[in-house]
Amino acid sequence: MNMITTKIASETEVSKPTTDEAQAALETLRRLAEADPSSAAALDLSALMALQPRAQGMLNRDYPEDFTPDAQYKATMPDLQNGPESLIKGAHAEIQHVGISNFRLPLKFRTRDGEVLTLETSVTGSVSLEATKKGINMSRIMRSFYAHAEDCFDFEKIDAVLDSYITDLESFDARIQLRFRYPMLKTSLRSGLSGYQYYDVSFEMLKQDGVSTRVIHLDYVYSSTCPCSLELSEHARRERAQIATPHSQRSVARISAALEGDAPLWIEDLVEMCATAIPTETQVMVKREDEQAFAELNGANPIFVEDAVRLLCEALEGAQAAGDFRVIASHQESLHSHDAISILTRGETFAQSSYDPRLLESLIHRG
Ligand SMILES: Nc1nc2c(ncn2[C@@H]2O[C@H](COP(=O)(O)OP(=O)(O)OP(=O)(O)O)[C@@H](O)[C@H]2O)c(=O)[nH]1
Repeated sequence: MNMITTKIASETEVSKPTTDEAQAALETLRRLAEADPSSAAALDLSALMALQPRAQGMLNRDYPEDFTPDAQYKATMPDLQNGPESLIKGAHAEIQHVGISNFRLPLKFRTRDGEVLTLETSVTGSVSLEATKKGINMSRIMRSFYAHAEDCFDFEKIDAVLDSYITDLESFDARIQLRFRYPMLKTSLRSGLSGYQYYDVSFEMLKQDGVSTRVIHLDYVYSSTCPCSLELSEHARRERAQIATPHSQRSVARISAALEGDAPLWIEDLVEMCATAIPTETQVMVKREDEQAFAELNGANPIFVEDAVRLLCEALEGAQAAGDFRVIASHQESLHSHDAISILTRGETFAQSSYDPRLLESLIHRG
């Protein structure tokens, strides 16, 4: 065995071909491929391919299962995102947010009752980037997050992940938004049945210039009976014995509340706050007695879109844990072919003169 290896090695040394000879051999192969493609295809070129993967037209097309990059190989790999400032395209401007949007994984959340729920969560994580740096080490946004992924998620945990971002990505500011659907068991109005209501919730935390902002976003879905239409229907009944029904619609309020102080604001607290302000939440389990109750509940609580944001504003002003807030309501009209909307904000956090053109569309919930 050794003898053969030695012989091959010495022959290789002795008969080391010149570049011209190699070129001629390639030309021979090329001519064979043109003249007799099946004979060319029958040749085992794998050794040649492995030796010369970079030769034009001779790239290895088989996935190299056994290839493992070692440290020396990795050191040769291009690392553009950490390249010099001269590689920057466009303005050498600071970037406020650069990162990954919508990576999903199951995360644990603790309910107000202490139960732990594991929920599919969509994560958006970003950091700021200095004007002189080409790019971030993008994969660290996920890798740093995964280092915490087994723990229960609350704002304290998000704070810890943000610290990891700032350290691991050598950045100044960082932001995380977690989006998930939070289930709560709801009892029907009169039949005593119950079923799960799912709430679109988002926890958002930003660390900027050393200041932390924590925000909970919640979409609350309810029925809005038009007060004007209700009175017009009653008028038709009273004046002309004419049956008429007021229009009502599936409506959505998006509550965004910045947390203040150390008092906790549970998702359950926010939902209860909404239900107290606007009791006509859409129902999960409905028998006839529930449906009748819902009609009565709507009759007792007709609201315009202006009423909706003001009722929720009143509730949020009374919440100790909530600081700045924004309430957006969208009444997806059954009278009109368009929606009635309103936006009410308190404080600097949500003060805006311009809104995303698609913001209001995002308030439309599928059934
Ligand atoms: N910065 C940046 N990276 C991107 C983008 N799109 C894809 N990537 C890729 O994200 C990959 C992972 O980036 P890194 O975190 O720097 O990977 P790495 O250098 O192996 O990781 P470290 O060992 O942490 O340095 C790179 O291959 C990038 O090309 C982008 O728009 N910006």
